[in-house]
Amino acid sequence: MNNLHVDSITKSYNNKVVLSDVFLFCEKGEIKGLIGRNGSGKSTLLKIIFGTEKADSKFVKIGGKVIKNLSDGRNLINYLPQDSFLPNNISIKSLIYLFLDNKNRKVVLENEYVKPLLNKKKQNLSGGEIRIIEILLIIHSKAEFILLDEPFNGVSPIVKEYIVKYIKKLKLTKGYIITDHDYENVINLADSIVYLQNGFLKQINEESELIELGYITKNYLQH
Ligand SMILES: Nc1ncnc2c1ncn2[C@@H]1O[C@H](COP(=O)(O)OP(=O)(O)OP(=O)(O)O)[C@@H](O)[C@H]1O
Repeated sequence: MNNLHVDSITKSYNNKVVLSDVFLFCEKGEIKGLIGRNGSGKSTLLKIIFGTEKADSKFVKIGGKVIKNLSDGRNLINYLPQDSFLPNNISIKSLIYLFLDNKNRKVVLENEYVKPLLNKKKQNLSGGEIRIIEILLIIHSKAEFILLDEPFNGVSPIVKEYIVKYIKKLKLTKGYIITDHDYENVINLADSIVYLQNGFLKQINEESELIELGYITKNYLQH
């Protein structure tokens, strides 16, 4: 299954159009950055692709398989939601056993950030600690296409750098769509960038286009 093909996505909430005939393509080994202002519809788009949000119309295909709902995409596509999905009252070690197969379990259990947290439960972890565990669980799931919704939220700079390197190292085996307001890290990570505005996706070729689109100011680019 070498590519994720997303087409004809439309979605309105209470007569307000959020997504209007959106097309998106991602190949295995590719990292696509999805950016846009608050409320532009990035999370809605990812949830529709994954299957947890209903669209007014949609076409999602992975390789030759059309994905009509969550269960069609099982083991093919996975989604890191903006809000934490880990349950309380279960140790991190048990969660790793629950979520991952043998091979991937081993890698995550041995991870330097995870190891000290194995016997803790979610309610005893910091926001950033929870986030890195969630990212690793999703990245190491069986899915071939990974949708990451604000993975860097609440994560300290050194861990962000670690995540960027980690995903780059693993990127050949999967395709990624990543959205985050830490756009510098998204740009650093992504092979190509798309910008969501007024329901439409636009391919970004130069960072300066983001000034014209009103996403950043000139000052921001001079940092
Ligand atoms: N369940 C819902 N009911 C009604 N409106 C919704 C619902 N979910 C999202 N919206 C609206 O749809 C628009 C897109 O929301 P979405 O969360 O997809 O944006 P986003 O680009 O991910 O925003 P942010 O960057 O702030 O996380 C917003 O105007 C939001 O208010």
